[in-house]
Amino acid sequence: MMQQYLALKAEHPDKLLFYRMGDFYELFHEDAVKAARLLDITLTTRGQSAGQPIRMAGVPYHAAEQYLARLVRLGESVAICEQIGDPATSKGPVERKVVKVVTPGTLTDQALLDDKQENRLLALLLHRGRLGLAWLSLASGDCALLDCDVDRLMSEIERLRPAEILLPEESAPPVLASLGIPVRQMPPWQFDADTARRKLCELFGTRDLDGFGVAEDMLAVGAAGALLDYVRLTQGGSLPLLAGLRVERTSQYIELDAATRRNLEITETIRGERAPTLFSVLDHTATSMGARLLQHWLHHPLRDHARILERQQGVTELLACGCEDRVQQVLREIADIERIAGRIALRSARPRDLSSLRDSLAQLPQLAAILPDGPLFVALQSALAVDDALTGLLQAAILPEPSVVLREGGVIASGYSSELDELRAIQSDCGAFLAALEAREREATGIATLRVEYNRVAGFFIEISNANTALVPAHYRRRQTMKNAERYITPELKEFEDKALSAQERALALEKLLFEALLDTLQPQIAALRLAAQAVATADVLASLARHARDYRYVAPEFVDEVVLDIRAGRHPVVEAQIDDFIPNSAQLGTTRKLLLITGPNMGGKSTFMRQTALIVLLAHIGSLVPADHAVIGRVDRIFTRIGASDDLAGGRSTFMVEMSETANILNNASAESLVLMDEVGRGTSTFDGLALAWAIARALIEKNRAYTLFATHYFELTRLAQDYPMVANVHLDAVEHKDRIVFLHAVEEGPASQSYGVAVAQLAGVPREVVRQARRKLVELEQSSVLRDGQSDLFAAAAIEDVLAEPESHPVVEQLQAINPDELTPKMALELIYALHRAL
Ligand SMILES: Nc1ncnc2c1ncn2[C@@H]1O[C@H](COP(=O)(O)OP(=O)(O)OP(=O)(O)O)[C@@H](O)[C@H]1O
Repeated sequence: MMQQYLALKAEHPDKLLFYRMGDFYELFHEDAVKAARLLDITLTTRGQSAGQPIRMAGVPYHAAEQYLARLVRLGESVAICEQIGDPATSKGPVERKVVKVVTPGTLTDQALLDDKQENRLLALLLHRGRLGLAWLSLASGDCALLDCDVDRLMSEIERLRPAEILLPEESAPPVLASLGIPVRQMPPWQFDADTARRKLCELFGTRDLDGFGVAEDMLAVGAAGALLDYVRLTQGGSLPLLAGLRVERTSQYIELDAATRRNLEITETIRGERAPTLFSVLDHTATSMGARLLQHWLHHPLRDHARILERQQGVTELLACGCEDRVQQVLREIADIERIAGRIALRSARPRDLSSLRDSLAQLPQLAAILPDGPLFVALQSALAVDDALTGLLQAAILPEPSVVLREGGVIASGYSSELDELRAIQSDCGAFLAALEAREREATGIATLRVEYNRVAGFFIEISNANTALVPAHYRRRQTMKNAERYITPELKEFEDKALSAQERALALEKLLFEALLDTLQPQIAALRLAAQAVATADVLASLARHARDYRYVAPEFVDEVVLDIRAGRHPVVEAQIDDFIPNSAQLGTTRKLLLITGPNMGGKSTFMRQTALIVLLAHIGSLVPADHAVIGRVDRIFTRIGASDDLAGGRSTFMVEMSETANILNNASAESLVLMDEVGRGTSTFDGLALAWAIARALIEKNRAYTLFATHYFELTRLAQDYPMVANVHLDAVEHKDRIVFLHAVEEGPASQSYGVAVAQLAGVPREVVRQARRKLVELEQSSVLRDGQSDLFAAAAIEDVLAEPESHPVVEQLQAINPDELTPKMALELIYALHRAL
């Protein structure tokens, strides 16, 4: 057996091998040690191999799924090896075979997949500064190709968020190692373009790939070849039916680089949590298919105004007919048709998959009937019109509530197969036969207490109490001796037992056969099911967007072909959902006003204002309505952000280095149609360096890139840019200081800020009073010397300087005295206080 194990293991050296032994999957040697550590299961030893005890760990067969899920989440791959021979007849170890390999990117099992997230496998091929990407979602059958420049590697990975990456050996870019996504290296020949082309044509049954829009020299084709090889390997040699092949073009979507996706907190917060994000706030979808599609839309804002308007119209039509809630009510009854179709394609669907599919299909006509009549809905309605025969077939074939696993039977409906009905009848007639036999035998033997029964251990038997054993007829054979009774079998009963048990076995085998035949019959329907699933998901997302727009008073943005972003009384979709009185702000940009220089105190709302502008632009481009009173939006090709400080220690880059590389990316790539958010650029280095850089960067953005820019800064010197460039406008967020307190107004006003309030914010944050006091003094000193040096008195309000100078120097004794209430002191406490104060002098 160990030889068999080692031979199988040699074929899967980089995976954990689950080796089936009876009711357990066993792991041996290093696999056992690793699994014991990762799964917290017991590590034991058994027998010896080469003089060493064999280390072993096992998981029960029936609970294997949960262990698999944990391993896969940890990025491990598992080869599942089953017994395929019959243990009763085989000499030596039972024949075993690896039937499938479970890897993070090729999951299809419901129990292992995250309902709300697409699970993608991505293959990459780098060649002479170009990057070919091919990705596939086995569950949905979606497969796509993209060629782009190699420097887009990270932004594409951030967009696609693959569960697993395939690469040719010796070509792994080091950045991939820090991502925490499992990377598999494959021999370079598996990325060969010609072979890949052939495989793809074979798979889709086409002569060439022209019909899919695949160009002759597309790099991604080679990557797709490796993808198919890997899938075949994991699925036990078979290739699933794919929904088709899409070629993506970089110009199709508004481009968001990796930093921007993170900074805008689209589906994940900067800290890596799932809420609060744009998605978590916006998501009211009723199905997992809808939730996945909404995430996809949010990560893929469209550039084509016609397509955006089609979706937007869908939302407004739902709102106009007031049917968004009713649509969602029906949607709640619909299961994950997309993933079920995926499992049917892989022939791994389970009984409950088919019963939920049947019940879901029955809902589709109702869904189609309540959708409004707009052009997008007409298309959805036709996709929802799945062939009635399919629903009929499933209704006829599957029991209303089939059992969970096929091998237990109880799956196929009665009336579907007469042979199965007969076999089942034999079993159900059992009760009547036994009652008749019991009556007959009682009469024949004269034993009134004689009983005919069945249990799983002894099978069928006639039980007679010890008091009556003398009356037992000679043809009774003893089967089992109990404490107070004997159990017998007769030839007649034995014959019946054989028939009943074999009927049961045959019925189980037949059910399995019928179920598999049903899966075959369903194969031609997969494409239609996928289309219906897509329509359900689209209806779900539109209804969810409509509901949110209704609850939060969103408006439909207007799209124009000019250079303009005009957002009136805009709000931040996430922040407004979390606080009570959000202050709306307008953002106006156009040909003559291309850069807003935003100043104002910390905590004033600069970042919120910038992000809300970007999020409104993003929402507009997925077809959603937007949180504003009015919005006019011109063409946008990319959104860039340089926000906040984050270390990339794993990538070996300091905070400042990250800041500058992101800035370099923006300066090199932003166009006049890009939206750029710059938050406090330059703050990661010394004041003069920072100021100088911020100045030069702002100038480059105005002169060269001419992008729509929101530029927040604490360097007041930059506000003078507006004097040199008519395209620059100063805006500020205000706060008022009242005695010791500071009140933020959060309203964006024209003109530069007058004061920075940094020290006041520090005090608000609980920085010790003494440190705050020292800071105020130092600030005055610095401000005075700066005023003397270059006369920039306008940058600092003189009144504030005088205030600080006029403030009498505080003393700990005075502060302590201010803090007490004399009326609350006992004589003893007062005396102790006097001593303490004296000591503090
Ligand atoms: N328009 C608004 N209405 C109401 N509250 C707001 C608004 N804008 C911001 N806030 C609140 O103020 C807080 C601080 O906002 P934000 O982070 O945008 O300030 P900031 O000026 O960028 O600060 P810093 O310079 O320290 O980064 C937010 O967490 C939010 O709760």
